[in-house]
Amino acid sequence: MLRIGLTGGIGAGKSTVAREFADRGVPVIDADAVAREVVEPGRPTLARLAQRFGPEVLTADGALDRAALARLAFADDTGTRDLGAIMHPAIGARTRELMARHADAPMLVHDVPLLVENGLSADYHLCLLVDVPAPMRLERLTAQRGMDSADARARIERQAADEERYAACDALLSNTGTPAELTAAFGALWDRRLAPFAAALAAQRPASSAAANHSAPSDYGGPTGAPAESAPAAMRAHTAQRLAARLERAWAADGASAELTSASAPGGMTPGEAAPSGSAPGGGTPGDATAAPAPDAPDATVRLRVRARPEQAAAVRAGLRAAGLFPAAQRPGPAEAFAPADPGLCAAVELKLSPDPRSA
Ligand SMILES: CC(C)(COP(=O)(O)OP(=O)(O)OC[C@H]1O[C@@H](n2cnc3c(N)ncnc32)[C@H](O)[C@@H]1O)[C@@H](O)C(=O)NCCC(=O)NCCS
Ligand SMILES: Nc1ncnc2c1ncn2[C@@H]1O[C@H](COP(=O)(O)OP(=O)(O)OP(=O)(O)O)[C@@H](O)[C@H]1O
Repeated sequence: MLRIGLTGGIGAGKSTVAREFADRGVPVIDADAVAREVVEPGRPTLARLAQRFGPEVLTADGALDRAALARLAFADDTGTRDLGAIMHPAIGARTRELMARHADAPMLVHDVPLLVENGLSADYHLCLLVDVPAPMRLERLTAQRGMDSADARARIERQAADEERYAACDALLSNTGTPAELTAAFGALWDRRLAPFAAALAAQRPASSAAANHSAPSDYGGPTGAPAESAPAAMRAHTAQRLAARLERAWAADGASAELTSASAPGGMTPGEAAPSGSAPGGGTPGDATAAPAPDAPDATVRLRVRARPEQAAAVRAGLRAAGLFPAAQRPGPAEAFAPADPGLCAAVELKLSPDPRSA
């Protein structure tokens, strides 16, 4: 199953995109709806909220007064943090139940406003961002939805910055135009990338030879407002990071023991990024943004180099597949090249099997 995380700042248009998925028969789990369900009258989570924020967050008939809670919880960082600490375990448990119900679906969408804030990016094969600059979102929320301006501002302030969302997401749909334009952009993304990715994952194979073909994701339009020339290099570095995080998450779930010794992308990893230690097998130098080749360099391959003990090989390969990466070409010897099933991503993973991971 292709797991897609759908996110965006408040008022970006996630619901509109979620409807496009639903219209194509894709099950959508809406985190906001789950958050409502777990605080229905009588639920323990509701009692915890009243204990922390006071009886004023309850209406006379014992239901949650959502506006009152929003006022208190979004007033400062501590309130927002405590709200999350109370809500998220219950939301997580209910979400896992709903996901299990759709275990046989070829694709599943999780609409999560706080995907980036809660560090969930590596849980999905692909994260899709609906992108609208904050001032335009504020305008839409207040003018069209009638939301209180102070409330909208407070939530925007508590949410991730646009740059953090660009780094965490694999594909981006800009919603600064008309709803019809958003629908058209979604249709193109579906045809070119989402449907082929799901089909490839179901068939347990890379999507196409183009996947291993050094092509840069063309729908990463570049962050709004970022210098156009820096977008490809930054995008590739972030791609390396995201693939690495997915692999590590998949291995952790599998109990496999592998060492990601290096991640590299032409354009370099930007300083402060969690590039694993070790030598770069080609392209940029981990941790060194100055070693960037031309940003429009045609070789946009991202390489992750992995070491594992032979007895762990099967589990490590299973983790690779779970993260959406498949053998692209069998080479003689211990190394295998892997390609992502997502034709919009570019990666080669070198898997080295060695008796002692530290000496390989
Ligand atoms: C505070 C509550 C009761 C206000 O309810 P209200 O009906 O006004 O808003 P609703 O739930 O429809 O959320 C609308 C939007 O607010 C934003 N938002 C909600 N919670 C948060 C939060 N903790 N931090 C930042 N933004 C948030 C999101 O963009 C969301 O899409 C509600 O938002 C809530 O229970 N929030 C905590 C649960 C949560 O984390 N939800 C997000 C799911 S990941
Ligand atoms: N392209 C657009 N042009 C104009 N208005 C739009 C566009 N897309 C969405 N809107 C409006 O902006 C508001 C927010 O959209 P929507 O509810 O889809 O966002 P959301 O990301 O799901 O919001 P939330 O974060 O609150 O869940 C709505 O009033 C919607 O009608």
